[in-house]
Amino acid sequence: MLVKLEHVTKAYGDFKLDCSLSLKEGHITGLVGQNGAGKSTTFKAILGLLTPDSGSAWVFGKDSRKLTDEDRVKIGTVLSDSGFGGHLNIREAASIMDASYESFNKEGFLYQCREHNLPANKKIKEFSTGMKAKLKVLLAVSHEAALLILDEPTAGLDVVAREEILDMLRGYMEQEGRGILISSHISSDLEGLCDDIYMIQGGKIVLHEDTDVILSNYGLLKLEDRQYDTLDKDHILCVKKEGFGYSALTNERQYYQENYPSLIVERCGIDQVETMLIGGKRK
Ligand SMILES: Nc1ncnc2c1ncn2[C@@H]1O[C@H](COP(=O)(O)OP(=O)(O)OP(=O)(O)O)[C@@H](O)[C@H]1O
Repeated sequence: MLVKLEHVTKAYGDFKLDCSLSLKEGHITGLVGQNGAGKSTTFKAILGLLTPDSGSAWVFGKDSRKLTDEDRVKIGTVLSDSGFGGHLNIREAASIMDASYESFNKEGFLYQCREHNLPANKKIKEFSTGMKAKLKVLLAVSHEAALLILDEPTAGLDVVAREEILDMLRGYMEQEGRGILISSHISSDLEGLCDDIYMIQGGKIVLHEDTDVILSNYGLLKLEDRQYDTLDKDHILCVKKEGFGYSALTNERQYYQENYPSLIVERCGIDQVETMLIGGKRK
């Protein structure tokens, strides 16, 4: 197991994180949640950047607060406030990385920067949002890390830049034993990338599911009042009142398609599941 959190709690005023999750070798695991749901706080707990009030956080099988410099070298991160000082250019940043990480592949890194159209001699502060985001990911993957912790690496990017970053991450996973924990607001990024997804709301994990299972088994039922009244609700996860009647989220789409052929049963993705879990009433 690359990462394991067991009821890690942290209170900030009214907000309380209580998070359990794990990331296996060979997996890309996504963390989805609205603004303020607790994604960055979770990542900080994993990286030992905050002291939990209770619970335990393990990275590479060790207490995350006891990670050595050697362990930390094996973690690549993209955090919202991370990055090099803007006065540097890529060539200077590469020299710093070279001096800091024995496993840093300077030539490979500079080659990747050229491939992704990042100018070597321009100051990083003059880069566009997309260029900065690409650089952060290239830096995170540049030192042979076994684990990537990526907080919103595609935030603010257009579709082409996002796809470029997702491709970098797929390339990173070609080597065995690696793993990525990634957060994003853009559910389509996670759908096409992650093996499994955790949804966090108000500091709590409200769903953990394999991405394939969400896409193949989950569904959204559109029900008039009388259809809702007579529906078998055993496989309904949550319900939302609508103008036309009810929307209901199920993790057994086929059951309702087969047993209620007259019902409207739509496939759903992570976005719809999240919207229902946040706005709907739990069964
Ligand atoms: N150092 C801190 N001091 C006080 N409150 C904090 C601190 N860090 C986070 N919080 C609070 O904890 C809650 C969760 O914040 P967090 O940054 O983890 O959310 P997030 O899911 O990453 O949100 P976003 O998508 O907006 O980045 C918020 O209410 C935030 O105000």
